[in-house]
Amino acid sequence: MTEQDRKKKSVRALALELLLEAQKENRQSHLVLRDALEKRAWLTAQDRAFLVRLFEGTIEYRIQMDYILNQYARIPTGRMRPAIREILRMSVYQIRYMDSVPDSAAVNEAVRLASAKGFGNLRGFVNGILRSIIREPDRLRWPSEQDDNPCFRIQILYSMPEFLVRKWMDAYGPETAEKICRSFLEERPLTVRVRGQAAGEDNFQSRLPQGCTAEKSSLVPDAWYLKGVNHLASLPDFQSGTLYAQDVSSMLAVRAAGIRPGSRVLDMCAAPGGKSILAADLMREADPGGKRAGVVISRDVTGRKLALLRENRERCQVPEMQPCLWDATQFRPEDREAFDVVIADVPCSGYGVIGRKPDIRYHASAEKEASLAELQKKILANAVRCVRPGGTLLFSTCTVNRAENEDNTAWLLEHFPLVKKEERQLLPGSYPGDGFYYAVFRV
Ligand SMILES: C[S@@+](CC[C@H](N)C(=O)[O-])C[C@H]1O[C@@H](n2cnc3c(N)ncnc32)[C@H](O)[C@@H]1O
Repeated sequence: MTEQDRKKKSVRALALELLLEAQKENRQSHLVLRDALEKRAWLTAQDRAFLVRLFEGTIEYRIQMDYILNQYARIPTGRMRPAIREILRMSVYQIRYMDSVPDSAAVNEAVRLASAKGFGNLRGFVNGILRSIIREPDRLRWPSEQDDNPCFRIQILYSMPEFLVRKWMDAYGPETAEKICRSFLEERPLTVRVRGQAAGEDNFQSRLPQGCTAEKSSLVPDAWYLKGVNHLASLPDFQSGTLYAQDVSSMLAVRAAGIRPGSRVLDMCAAPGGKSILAADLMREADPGGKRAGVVISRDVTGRKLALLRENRERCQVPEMQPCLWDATQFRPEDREAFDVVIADVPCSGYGVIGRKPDIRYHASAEKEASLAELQKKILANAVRCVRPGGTLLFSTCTVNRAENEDNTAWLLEHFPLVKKEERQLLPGSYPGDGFYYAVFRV
């Protein structure tokens, strides 16, 4: 066994622990992974890449993995021991999607992991299922366009729960629903905004480590798509605040709010601060003489989020930004008509970012959506009251869900004297960015 094989062995064991941890209630997989990577800064770039791919891939493809396993195993995945089920899912993922892993290694490591977890008696079970998946591929029946309903086909091919596939089929038709689901599984670059003097550079790639590529976005000035960057926070340009990770959709939304030099901006749900920082940069850039300093009040509801806002304000050196702790569902009388622009980037179901946070798909439910829509209305009603007459309200979410997006806009127009200036639902798969919604209103 080579040194590299030995390392992959322990990385697989770590992946299994993280997969089990991510299934605990209230744990979000991207946070489980982030914490694990932070604690293990010593992992090599190669091991990090292997771990991230195996962990995220196993989560994204869970529905498809279970569909496959259930055609080969006598016990349905729903009734298996959690550790065995997870070992099988991650092994099928390696067999199907990781070309660098020989099938035999995937099987042997699965058997070893089962023993290590105290299930030595199930080694034959694990071995048998995985070997038949490899040796008898013809036993596997995929849903077909002729025989199966389109919703089921999309569910299995793109590993998406029925609830979401139906929602998008009803809203946009089967073709677009398929495009949305497919896009979440595609490899996506990391989108960053390049700030300050470096923003004008045409060859940003020359500032990146070897092996990384940078492509300029045609949608927004200063946006670049990066590939091969494993650890953004280690780049000097990140540490100096020159780079801020932000999707183009967020940049489009803030730019649509018509922020001008000297504006008073309120960002009600601001952490980690991407929209506040862009709002401040836009004011500053349009005022090269620095005569009309504006202000961005950046609020969020928890101490942890406030700390994030402060950290990003420091790193990016944004003096206009004033982070503070406040619950956006509570109205402060002194805020009445006090702002030129109010940004309500409200908490939402996050369906637009499933490509980055794969387990969002498994937490989707009608009850959660209804309670989010209620919370959003409370925040939006307060947001309207904070805008001065003639000022602007920007309402946005990172989701693709009418109840939280278009329906809330309709509700705002019904209950307040607003003029809608722009409304966009950006669909994943139809442009190079996350699923995102924004609406701009004149008050
Ligand atoms: C979509 S994120 C905001 C992203 C941010 N605008 C940006 O561009 O970096 C939504 C934020 O709303 C915050 N939030 C949730 N409930 C809130 C409330 N009642 N009051 C204020 N902020 C809240 C969450 O903590 C979260 O940071």
